[in-house]
Amino acid sequence: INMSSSVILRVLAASVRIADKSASLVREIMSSGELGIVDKGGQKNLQTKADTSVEKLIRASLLSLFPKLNVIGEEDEALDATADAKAGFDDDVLNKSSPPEYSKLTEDQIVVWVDPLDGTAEFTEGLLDHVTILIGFAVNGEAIGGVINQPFYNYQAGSQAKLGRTIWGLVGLGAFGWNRSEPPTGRRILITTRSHSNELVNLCLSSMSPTAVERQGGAGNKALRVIEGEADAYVFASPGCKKWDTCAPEAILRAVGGQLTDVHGSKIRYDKDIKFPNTGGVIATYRDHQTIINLVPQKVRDELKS
Ligand SMILES: Nc1ncnc2c1ncn2[C@@H]1O[C@H](COP(=O)(O)O)[C@@H](O)[C@H]1OP(=O)(O)O
Ligand SMILES: [Mg+2]
Ligand SMILES: [Mg+2]
Ligand SMILES: [Mg+2]
Repeated sequence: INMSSSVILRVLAASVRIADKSASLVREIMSSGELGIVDKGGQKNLQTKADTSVEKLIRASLLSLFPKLNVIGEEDEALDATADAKAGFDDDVLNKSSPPEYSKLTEDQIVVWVDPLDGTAEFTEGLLDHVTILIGFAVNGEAIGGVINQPFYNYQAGSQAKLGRTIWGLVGLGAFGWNRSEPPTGRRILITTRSHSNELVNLCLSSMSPTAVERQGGAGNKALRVIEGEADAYVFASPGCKKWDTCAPEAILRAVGGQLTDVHGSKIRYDKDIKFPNTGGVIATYRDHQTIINLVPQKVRDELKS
């Protein structure tokens, strides 16, 4: 390991490898056929063996290397000393140089928001490309870096295709592992939830004169659809997403010049003591963010306070 790399780059390099190991674990659990589905209560709020075991793996691995990090995970799993913590560091990350504004960060200044499996409902239904593993880094309440691992990327592309991929990014440095096709002008494809819809979610979408509405699972997946140009905005007028759903996606969007905010266009905060739900909803774009924000109807603005 290159000890001359900044702490944030070493945390990021470790997280890329930890997410890779997590992805293998998710694929193993899927092939075992024993998902161990538990209903946590509420609207399509499920947990599987993959959610809990990946969170344990990520937490143990990160804390064994960086004991002073603040790690907050969706499944709130206790630290498991038996979890295998030796993941190593990704060289592509270590070979970059840190943006100067982050080069002196210390472990204790970094809050790590972990969604061990995003798109769990779709995972249980076999919509495997909607599933991601999200590791996001926040400093001073801002999402600055993250990893999105898509464990089943290419699962329908034939047996010779490499399964899974990793997208990582840091504000000021850029994001890596993605491919954009530029959408035609005049198109407005909105992408939104398929498992957590309600009247307000639909009212917001229909007020925006979309050319099409796509419904897919996962916050990580939908942010990737926007970054890659398959959709023009991710719009979710609901408090259902939590900080671990949006931290890594927001950081990667910001790293490529995009934005992820609440429906008012206000910044989402990721401080370690903040309440988990994104009560102001979520809107993400690659460009022309304000155009979409301006289309949010008053009823949505009134019902979703920041
Ligand atoms: N009402 C909700 N209850 C629980 N989780 C939600 C809810 N709405 C959104 N989420 C979380 O945000 C993600 C994005 O929402 P959606 O897929 O509906 O667009 C979901 O995959 C889920 O994350 P997770 O699967 O990690 O529990
Ligand atoms: Mg969940
Ligand atoms: Mg999630
Ligand atoms: Mg999750």
